[in-house]
Amino acid sequence: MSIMKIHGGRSLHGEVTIGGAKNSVVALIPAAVLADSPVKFDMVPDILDVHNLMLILQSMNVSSYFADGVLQIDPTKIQTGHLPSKAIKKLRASYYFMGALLGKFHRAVISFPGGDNIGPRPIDQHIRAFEALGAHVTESGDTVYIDATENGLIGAPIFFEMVSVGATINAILAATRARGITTIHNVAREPEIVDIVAFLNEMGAHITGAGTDVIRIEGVDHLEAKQTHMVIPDRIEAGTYLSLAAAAGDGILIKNVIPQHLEPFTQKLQEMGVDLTINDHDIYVKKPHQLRGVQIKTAPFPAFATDWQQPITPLLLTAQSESVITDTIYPQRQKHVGQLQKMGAQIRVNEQSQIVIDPTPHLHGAVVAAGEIRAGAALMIAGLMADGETVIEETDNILRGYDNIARKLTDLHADVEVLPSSD
Ligand SMILES: CC(=O)N[C@H]1[C@@H](OP(=O)(O)OP(=O)(O)OC[C@H]2O[C@@H](n3ccc(=O)[nH]c3=O)[C@H](O)[C@@H]2O)O[C@H](CO)[C@@H](O)[C@@H]1O
Ligand SMILES: C=C(OP(=O)(O)O)C(=O)O
Repeated sequence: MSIMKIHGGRSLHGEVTIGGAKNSVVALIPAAVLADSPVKFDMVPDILDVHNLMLILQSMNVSSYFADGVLQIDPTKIQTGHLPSKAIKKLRASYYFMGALLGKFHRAVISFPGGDNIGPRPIDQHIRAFEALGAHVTESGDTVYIDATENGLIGAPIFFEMVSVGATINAILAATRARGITTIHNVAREPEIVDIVAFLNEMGAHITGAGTDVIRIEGVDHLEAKQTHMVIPDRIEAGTYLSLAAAAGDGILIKNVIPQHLEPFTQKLQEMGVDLTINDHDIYVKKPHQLRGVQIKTAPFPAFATDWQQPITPLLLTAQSESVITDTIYPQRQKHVGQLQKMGAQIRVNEQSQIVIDPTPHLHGAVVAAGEIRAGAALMIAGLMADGETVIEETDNILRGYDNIARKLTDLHADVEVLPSSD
């Protein structure tokens, strides 16, 4: 695992350009195997999740080439076989090959995915969707066997018991090539879902309702990419830089954002007293003065994302009154708390599993570990604010989802270096 070294306390300024959304691209890549033609994506972030998905593609005889943000995938010679469980375990989104391979071949055999360790992450709703479409699903050890080879996939109504990003996308991937009409109820409305549906429709799929809570899909038997699909900007990366800019910046311009996707986040910053200039595609963050603590509750889009709760935490430490975070999606997502305490942060978990953040005028450098991607983002911002050196171990978790992180921070005049892992 790589490590990140930060010499904190510098005043950061300049501009940063946000990359394509991790949570879009990690679904777009598996979705590409549904195509009967080569596929091209632009604005693809250079993150470990993308490289691991490319390894999984290779194991299926699907060639891919990634340079300068453009990813080309040729699934026309795809062969199914045993997918490499080491790469599958390195990320969450490998589960999208379940829906994609089921859609394409009516059969998928795949081990349980990895991804961030942020509390229980069952996939019962995904399986429920595959079964509704006529697949037979069995589990043996660490492997899931999904089979609809006898009768094929048949469009059907699907009712989710809870709102799940992954289950929504997996159901869409499978139903896109099912026979007949599928309606999926109580779906997630995240912008990344709208992006994946846009990509599938560009290739000839018939999907409506993305961004609402009911999606309707008329299955098609051929998908062909006729244009390059541009990935949407990463709203979680943007939130991370917004927090960093307000916590340690002296005037930072954040470029390539969709402000509507960021509203729950920017509204919280404004409630704290951060002065933002929000334009059509960029946001300027002024160095703030007196900030107020706020109450934050995470919930599915369009509410405040769980993936933002850790990145905003270092900024909350700079407020002059207490803040409280309630994560309704992952109530145990607290890996950053103990690590921030090592840096002198006044932060704790109360009896209701809420995270309570008290005013902390100074942080000091320490050796800490990024237990998961967004905990890593919180530690990175804290390290930039702190006096002295911070060493973040397990930095691969940050590299899973933060595009060109060392270069982007250095361009903002931070003293940061990422030392690659020896394995
Ligand atoms: C690759 C990707 O896009 N990851 C995102 C996705 O993860 P992911 O798609 O895994 O998260 P879900 O939206 O599925 O999870 C939401 C909640 O539903 C529960 N659940 C989910 C599925 C299921 O079958 N059964 C079940 O109980 C989960 O435990 C969780 O409490 O959405 C999360 C919630 O916004 C984000 O934190 C992740 O960054
Ligand atoms: C939880 C996250 O990612 P994943 O679902 O890929 O583990 C995240 O991006 O914050």
